[in-house]
Amino acid sequence: MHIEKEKPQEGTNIKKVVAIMSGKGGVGKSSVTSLMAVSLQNKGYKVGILDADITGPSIPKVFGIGEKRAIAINQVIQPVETTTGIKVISVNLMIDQEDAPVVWRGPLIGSMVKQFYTDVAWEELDYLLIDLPPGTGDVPLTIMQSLPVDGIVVVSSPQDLVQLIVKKSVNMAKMMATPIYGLVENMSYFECPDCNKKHYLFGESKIEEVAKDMDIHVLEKLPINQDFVTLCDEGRVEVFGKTYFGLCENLAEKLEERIGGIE
Ligand SMILES: Nc1ncnc2c1ncn2[C@@H]1O[C@H](COP(=O)(O)OP(=O)(O)OP(=O)(O)O)[C@@H](O)[C@H]1O
Repeated sequence: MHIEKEKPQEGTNIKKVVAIMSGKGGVGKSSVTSLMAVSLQNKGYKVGILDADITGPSIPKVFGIGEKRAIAINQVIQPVETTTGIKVISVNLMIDQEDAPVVWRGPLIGSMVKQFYTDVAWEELDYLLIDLPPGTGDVPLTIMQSLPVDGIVVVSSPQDLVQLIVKKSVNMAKMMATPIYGLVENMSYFECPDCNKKHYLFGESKIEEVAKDMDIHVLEKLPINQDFVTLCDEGRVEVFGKTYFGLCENLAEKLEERIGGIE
């Protein structure tokens, strides 16, 4: 079945659309999306984040922009910019109260997410990162069918069960014939600040095995990091990007390598 892909606003030029997916909630998908955005922005790219995790939107919070509002001018929604100029759109930037629950059914959420692509003044972007809702349900499916997603990054954490769930995400992407740029294993290990030894708290990672089995790349293994939690909680993920410059540079380089750099 061929579904026509949605088109962005006139005057908008998005070079790569990357969807970030996870088979289940709580693996740090939104945190990894933010870190990817910060890392690419640090490298000088123009980056936007479309927060499609409508019922659990956390992107505005980690950037400390939860109080700001996205306004519409002539029916075109203006994204909110973070301190370093990352453009963000999220349902949390549009509802009256940040903590109000969004109790909509799938089709309504799907059409809202489409509008986040078609009705937003994204203008010039090198990378638009879409933070998908967790799982392989209705909304991720709608997005992958109707938006021109160039490829997918799958985020997982090291537990056994997650490996099974990763396979679901990967299989869904394959069914949609959407390329998979690779897997990011989040909270992969803890590096002791005193002895620099890596401790695998959830057991030795099986990600290489899973990736090989599914014929996909391991993009990166990210550590458990206390500063990351604290700065995300404080809405200062961009400060993490500056403090852990090396980690972010590494992540950006791997993304560039897999997604393709932007001229
Ligand atoms: N590498 C990390 N080190 C330490 N804590 C982390 C790391 N990644 C994420 N976290 C923490 O884990 C929690 C869940 O992260 P996050 O909200 O990004 O998950 P998610 O997978 O997007 O969840 P959701 O199910 O809402 O989509 C947050 O408190 C976050 O700060």
